[in-house]
Amino acid sequence: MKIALLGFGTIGTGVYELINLNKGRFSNNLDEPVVISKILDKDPNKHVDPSDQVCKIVTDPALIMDDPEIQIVISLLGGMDFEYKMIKAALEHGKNVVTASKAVLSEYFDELTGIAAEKNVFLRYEAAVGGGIPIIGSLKEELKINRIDEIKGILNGTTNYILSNMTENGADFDDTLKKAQQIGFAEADPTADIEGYDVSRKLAILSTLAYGGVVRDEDIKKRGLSDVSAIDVEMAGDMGYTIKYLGHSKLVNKNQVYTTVEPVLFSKESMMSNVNSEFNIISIKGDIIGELQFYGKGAGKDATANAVVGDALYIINCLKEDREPPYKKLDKKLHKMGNSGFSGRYYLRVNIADNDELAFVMSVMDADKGRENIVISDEAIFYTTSTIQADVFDGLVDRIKECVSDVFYARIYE
Ligand SMILES: NC(=O)C1=CN([C@@H]2O[C@H](COP(=O)(O)OP(=O)(O)OC[C@H]3O[C@@H](n4cnc5c(N)ncnc54)[C@H](OP(=O)(O)O)[C@@H]3O)[C@@H](O)[C@H]2O)C=CC1
Ligand SMILES: N[C@@H](CC=O)C(=O)O
Repeated sequence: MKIALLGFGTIGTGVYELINLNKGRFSNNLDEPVVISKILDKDPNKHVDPSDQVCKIVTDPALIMDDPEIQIVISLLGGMDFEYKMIKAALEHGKNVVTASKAVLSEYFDELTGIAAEKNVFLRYEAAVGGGIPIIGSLKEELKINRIDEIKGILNGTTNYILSNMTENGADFDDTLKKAQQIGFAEADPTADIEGYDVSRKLAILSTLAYGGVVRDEDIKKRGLSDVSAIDVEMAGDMGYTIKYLGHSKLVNKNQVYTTVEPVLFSKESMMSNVNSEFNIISIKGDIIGELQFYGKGAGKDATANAVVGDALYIINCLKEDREPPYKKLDKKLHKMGNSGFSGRYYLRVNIADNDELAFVMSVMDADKGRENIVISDEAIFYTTSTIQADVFDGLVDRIKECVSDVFYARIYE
């Protein structure tokens, strides 16, 4: 069985190593060995294992698409446009595809699953959400008799690694982001991680599968994490909370989907607060099973490669047994309601330069008559609000930001 890899970066290398080191294990109950015969990368001089006499690095995708011996294409390129073109081309050439690209899947879910169905080939994407956590297979197979109406989770390893290090070691945001990039947790452009696109794309894929209709990244209300500072981590800690970055969606009245991606304060004792470093947690609520939680490494070479290779082996076994690719139409019409279905008390920090700014912030926050706590220091004003609907509070903060830019706020999860 010949496989081609597109992209020989962090995860591509992990997949190559995993398949090469485990040749015997993968081939035991297969009639032929599993080999990676071609790898597409920009750099033709990248090295494969010197003992590997089969695998070639190529820079021309046609050498993979037009090779009739290649039955599975594993796409691990990152980015959007080129990877979309490659996945589409591979499916159109009748190849089975495995990808970890939440960016491409969340944007082109219906088109790509449609082409896979038309060509009767497999399109698998377990690694696209939660790295090594087997959440996609669970949603598609194990939980299918449930009606799922809520998904929430810590879905990004990079930001969780940053927040954990800020909380536990007093680390600096930018330094820790650089470390996450060096380790290989972050996207090639880490804006996707810290501004919420990565979480939103993952939440879109999970919500699509769980609620039975397409939810896209652009349907999801998101706020980034880049405004968080050491003082916020400290203040949250003093109040008994830990800051986490949450993706949350819920289905109400059968077809209304509420979504949010935002920093949230969890009580220090909660399960969410104790998910640290690159680990992710995903909680699913089904009408039969109740709440289920999935926990594991959400980013990194080995965990992600494990999920990718698992998908490839699934396809290999199906091909061997002549099993058809399953195809479920996800065509329910869902109404995307933004974040108005979420509410709570908020922690708010606004840095102020002078008394005019202080007076302005106080005048805007006067709208919150029941606010609980205000602390004013030389540089900043800190609020704990009363319970407010998420979109209403966003509006108040937008007004504050017309005048003052250094602002951070997070919903207190109760
Ligand atoms: N890292 C992680 O923990 C996880 C990653 N993923 C997903 O897996 C995918 C791969 O991620 P990762 O391995 O970290 O990314 P990397 O950036 O480490 O690897 C991507 C590789 O593809 C190459 N590449 C990009 N564009 C082209 C092109 N046009 N032609 C040829 N080669 C190209 C890159 O080359 P160059 O470096 O020269 O640009 C690089 O070698 C992404 O979709 C990511 O979102 C999913 C789960 C976890
Ligand atoms: N950049 C992503 C990688 C895995 O999806 C993350 O940090 O979670």
